[in-house]
Parts: sequence; C-alpha cells; structure tokens
Amino acid sequence: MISIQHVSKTYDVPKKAARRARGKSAGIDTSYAASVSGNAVLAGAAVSQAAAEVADALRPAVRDGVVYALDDINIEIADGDIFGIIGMSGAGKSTLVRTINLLERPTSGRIVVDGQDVTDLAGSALRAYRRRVAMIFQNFGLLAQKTVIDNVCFPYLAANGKVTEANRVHALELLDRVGLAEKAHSYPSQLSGGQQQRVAIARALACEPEVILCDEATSALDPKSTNTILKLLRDINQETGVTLVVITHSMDVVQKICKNVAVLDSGRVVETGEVARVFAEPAAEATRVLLGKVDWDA
Ligand SMILES: Nc1ncnc2c1ncn2[C@@H]1O[C@H](COP(=O)(O)OP(=O)(O)OP(=O)(O)O)[C@@H](O)[C@H]1O
Repeated sequence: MISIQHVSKTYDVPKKAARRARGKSAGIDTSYAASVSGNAVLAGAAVSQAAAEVADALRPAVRDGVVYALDDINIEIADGDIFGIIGMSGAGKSTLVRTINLLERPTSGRIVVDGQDVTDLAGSALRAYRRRVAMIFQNFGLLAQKTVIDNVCFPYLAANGKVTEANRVHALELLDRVGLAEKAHSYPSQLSGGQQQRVAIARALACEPEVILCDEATSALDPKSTNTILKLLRDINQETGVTLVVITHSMDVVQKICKNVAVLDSGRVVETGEVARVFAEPAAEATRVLLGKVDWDA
C-alpha cells in the first residue's frame, strides 16, 4: 500500500508571475486551454467564458508567492492496483509521481509505503527504495549508445557496479517476456517507439519492483502500439501483482487498464474512486471537463 498523507509540494515563483497568476485568467493562453479541453470550437478567435474557466483550471494554485504544485494530497493505492492519475496540464500529475519515488521531496506531508515512512530516506536506503519503485516515461529514457540488453541490465550496474552472468540471463528472460529477445543486441534507434517502450518495461522489471510509475507511457505511441503496451502492462500486473500508477491525459487509457483513479485539479485531488463509477457519474467539474461532459453552451 502506498499512502500519500497530506503531501504538499511548493515552488517559489517570481513576484511578477505570482501577480499574473492571481489576475483573472491573465497570462493564460486560452486557445491552449481550448486544445487541452479538447473543444475545437473554443480555439477560434471568439474565446468564450467557458474557455476562461478552463484557463482558470489550468492555473496552478498560488498563495503567498509560492506555487502549490501539490496541495494537501491524500491518496491510498492498494497493492496490485492499477491506479490512474488524471488531470489537465499543470494539475500536478508529474510532480505527484516524482514525489512518490522521491525524485522530488514533499514540502510537507508523508509518503508511507507498506507501513514504512520513506519521506526522509537518504543514501543507501533511498537507493534501495528506488529499486522497489521503477518508472517508465513518455520518451522511453533508453540509453542510445547501449544495446537493448545492456539497457535492461543497467539497473543492476547502477545498483551493484557490475552485471553478472545471472543478471544477463534474467534480462534475456525479461526481453523474452516483452517479445523482444531477438532484439537483444540491437540499439534503441533500430526499434520502433512501441518496441522501445517494451524494452523500458523490461528494464523497469529488472529489479523486480513492487510499483511501476508510468508517466504518460503511451503518449508518444500510435493507437496500435498503445494497445500493445497497455495489454502488456495489464498482463504483467496480473502475473506479478506489481502495482501500476498510471499518469495520463488519455481517458481511453484509464478506461482500458485502470481500476481506480484520482482526478487532480490545481494540485488538489478533486475526485477519486473506481474508474467505472467516476466515469459514469463524475462529481467534480474538472472530471467532467476531462471527460468532455461539459455543456459549453449552457
Ligand atoms: N520546478 C518547478 N518550478 C516551478 N514550478 C513548477 C516546477 N515543476 C512544476 N511546477 C509547476 O507545478 C505545477 C504542476 O506541474 P506538473 O508538471 O506536475 O503538472 P502536470 O499535471 O504533470 O502537467 P502536464 O500534464 O502538462 O505534464 C505546474 O503549474 C508547474 O508549472
């Protein structure tokens, strides 16, 4: 169980930006707001009140000269869950996943994993924790100058300073699991985007993590590759019980693989629950906007 308890993350902002952020929709590109909301009509010259409201929603929470990228977040993610985190651009999704694996330290609040408070871990304990929480990214994050198998072995090198024969055998098994054993000695540039993401998944599995954080893992892929990756992640979740935390802009992705979801808006959780329930009866305005269920003419 990952328990995120009263977690806030703030960033200092220059005074000018803070003033602008406090002003009514000032400084926000409303056509961008329209594109995020998915409503093409709003992208025209006549920007409606609705677009201004979306622009408001895109604005991060700013108080006392600091941006609240995360603002008193409380979430519990059960072992083995596939948990979606959705929200408009700037809602705080990436900051939240980076806080879970402690790439970012929360300004306040606690991260508790399986009953252990990990918030202040440092040194070897932090490195050990990070091995329990792997991550895959939108742009795959493979090392271009290393072969596929060396990429999969990289976590062993990082953890132990060397790669053993047993490590290479395990890496090959993982490549076989993602259907890419025959590409072991290719370089990332010789693979398609979907194949590169499968290598990244094999690498994420190298240290047998308890959790995989997926930050927009399918955003750079076409629909067919997206489905392949989602199916692979879902199968791995079922086979190994690994918990998946899935950050995405795509409601389709959430609907396809997530069991539970949290909706972020301006650094706050505005809605959480089972995907079927949240999507059928969205309670928060931000959820309705994300689902395209807003009546722009009302
Ligand atoms: N290092 C930083 N310094 C200042 N502000 C930051 C920093 N990192 C993030 N922010 C702000 O925190 C807020 C949340 O950012 P974050 O990247 O987590 O949002 P997001 O929901 O992942 O957005 P996107 O979907 O566009 O990636 C944004 O307003 C962003 O500008």
